[in-house]
Amino acid sequence: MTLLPRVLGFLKLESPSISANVRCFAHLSTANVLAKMNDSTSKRLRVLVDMDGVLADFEGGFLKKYRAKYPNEPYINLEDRRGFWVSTQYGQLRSDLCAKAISIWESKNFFLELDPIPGGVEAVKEMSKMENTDVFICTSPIKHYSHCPYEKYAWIEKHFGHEFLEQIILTRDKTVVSGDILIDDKPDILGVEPKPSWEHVLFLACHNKHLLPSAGHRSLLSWHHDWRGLLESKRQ
Ligand SMILES: Cc1cn([C@H]2C[C@H](O)[C@@H](COP(=O)(O)O)O2)c(=O)[nH]c1=O
Ligand SMILES: [Mg+2]
Repeated sequence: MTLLPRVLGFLKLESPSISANVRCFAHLSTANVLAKMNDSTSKRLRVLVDMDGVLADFEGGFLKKYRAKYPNEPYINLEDRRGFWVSTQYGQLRSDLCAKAISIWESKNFFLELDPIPGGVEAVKEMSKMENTDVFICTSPIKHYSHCPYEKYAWIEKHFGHEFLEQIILTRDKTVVSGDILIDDKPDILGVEPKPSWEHVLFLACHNKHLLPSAGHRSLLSWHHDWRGLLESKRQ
């Protein structure tokens, strides 16, 4: 508090526009004044990053465990995957395979043991250290909740560290979460909010790579492509 008059005086000398800005914040502490000024001079970006198919290799982990559990059953190679729902495509292959597929991700350790998607953990760590950037991992748990929600937390802790647990958003409806950008491999992200605040950037995956790019829909081909440019484009 004691520094506030000096900060105000300094800013008045330095810039009339800044000092006008500061007068609005006269009731705040010095630290709050500086934080608010920072907010008012540069755009803070909120990035939502999906987990399955974007940070954690759901499709690869599924196929490995499905083939180990059902070695004599037919399976779908990753190159032949079509459509977001693995269960739907396996059900089309043979109706009883839908339940067999579901049994894989309902099993203990399925989510925990997923391998990271190349470059994803490094990219998210880097973006979380960027100035004026808030990163959240926004992921939908399955309704069979015995293992999945716990294992999603444990996976984040294992790959990002304990402090990153603050950044997790578990929701079945991502449209109600506010953000500037959502990087997600699901082509249609629907929910109760018809106009979500975020721009959906489609992350390329085996199940969506055959889709034609829809008008105005941007995509990120991998974490080795220009995700930094994508973020910068949202600040302008
Ligand atoms: C392919 C597939 C996925 N699921 C589940 C698995 C995850 O919990 C969510 C997807 O989450 P995201 O945040 O959208 O990545 O869906 C499923 O239940 N059935 C499937 O076929
Ligand atoms: Mg996903």
